[in-house]
Amino acid sequence: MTNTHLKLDGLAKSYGNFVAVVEFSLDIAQGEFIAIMGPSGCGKTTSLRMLAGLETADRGQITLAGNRIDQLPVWERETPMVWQSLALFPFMTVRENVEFGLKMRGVAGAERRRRADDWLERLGISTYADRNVARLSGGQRQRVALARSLVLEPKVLLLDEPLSALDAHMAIKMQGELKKLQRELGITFVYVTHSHSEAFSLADRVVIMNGGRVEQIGSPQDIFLRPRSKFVAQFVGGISLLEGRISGKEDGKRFLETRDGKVQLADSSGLTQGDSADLAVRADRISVTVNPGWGENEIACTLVSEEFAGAVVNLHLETASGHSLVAQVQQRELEQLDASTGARVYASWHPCDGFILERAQQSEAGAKVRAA
Ligand SMILES: Nc1ncnc2c1ncn2[C@@H]1O[C@H](COP(=O)(O)OP(=O)(O)OP(=O)(O)O)[C@@H](O)[C@H]1O
Repeated sequence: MTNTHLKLDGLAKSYGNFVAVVEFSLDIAQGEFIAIMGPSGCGKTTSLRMLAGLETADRGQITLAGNRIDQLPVWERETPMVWQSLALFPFMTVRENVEFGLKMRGVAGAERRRRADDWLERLGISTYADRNVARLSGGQRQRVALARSLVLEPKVLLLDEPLSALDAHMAIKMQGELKKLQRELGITFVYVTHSHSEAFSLADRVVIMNGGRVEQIGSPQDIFLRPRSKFVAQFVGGISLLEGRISGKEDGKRFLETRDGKVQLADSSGLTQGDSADLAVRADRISVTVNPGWGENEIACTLVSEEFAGAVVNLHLETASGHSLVAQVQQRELEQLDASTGARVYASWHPCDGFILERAQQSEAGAKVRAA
């Protein structure tokens, strides 16, 4: 990346013998929105806390606009953090909370008030300026927390699950507001979340972590359409996986020999005969029919269950060898399929819609480090 604004280079953190973050490297551009995701305990918050200066990295460097910041104390970093718990001062009014950081920086009273009021206005909470924060709703408190960070005009804003305490309706409303604000201000956001929809709808790039390691960094489309490893595919969901061995070439084509038959691969670059491999196919690329002979790659399955997900239905299938597949079909297609649970059906897909995943060497290495 040419215009790196914030650079994380090999950050690592252990607590005693426990390795929380193995190595975290990422170049972030000015104004970029980065979301960090991963299962509970994978090191997301620890990474964010190292950025904020709330945790000291054992190894690695952080630079902001070319200057090293990892040795600076929190208050000199210009990377404030908004927490899930918000950490507002309950005994202060809304305005006093927003003014607090400016006061700590020695900004004079009148200027403090002018800047705080400006942010209260921008975030639509001026009406509550004199109210105690304890008497606000979750969404209002969320805005106060944002105003309190933004009033400091940070170059980077770190957000740790900022919307998780809100109800679904308010969280979606705040998502839109956050994205708009971030675009308008051009601030770099680093955002930790458990929510797939938040990460995929807000971020320019998503970082998926597993066991203290970065598994994949990419645009939401990249991660969604081309998960690199089995872990990311399973974490993102909606993907069927088939294990097998790579065949020799037949008419220039390679196949994956699975326990349920042979399926053709569109791209087998880097693979040789006998390699074991995992094939991934997105659920929306799998067709289901009651008769065989419809697709190039076809596997006989049993229809295990139907899961209604709004306009689409996820069909859970099981192959003869016990592999689970999932196909996503439109409601109308399901009516035409006319198959009930327990029926024999055929799952098929075009070879171009299948892709081979990288074997999870990284996560295994992570597990060894953690076990050591
Ligand atoms: N101060 C600490 N002392 C010891 N272990 C810690 C400390 N802080 C975090 N850990 C451990 O480090 C690992 C990573 O924690 P972290 O909070 O970064 O995970 P996370 O991905 O943010 O999880 P969650 O999604 O549950 O918030 C966890 O196993 C956690 O128990």
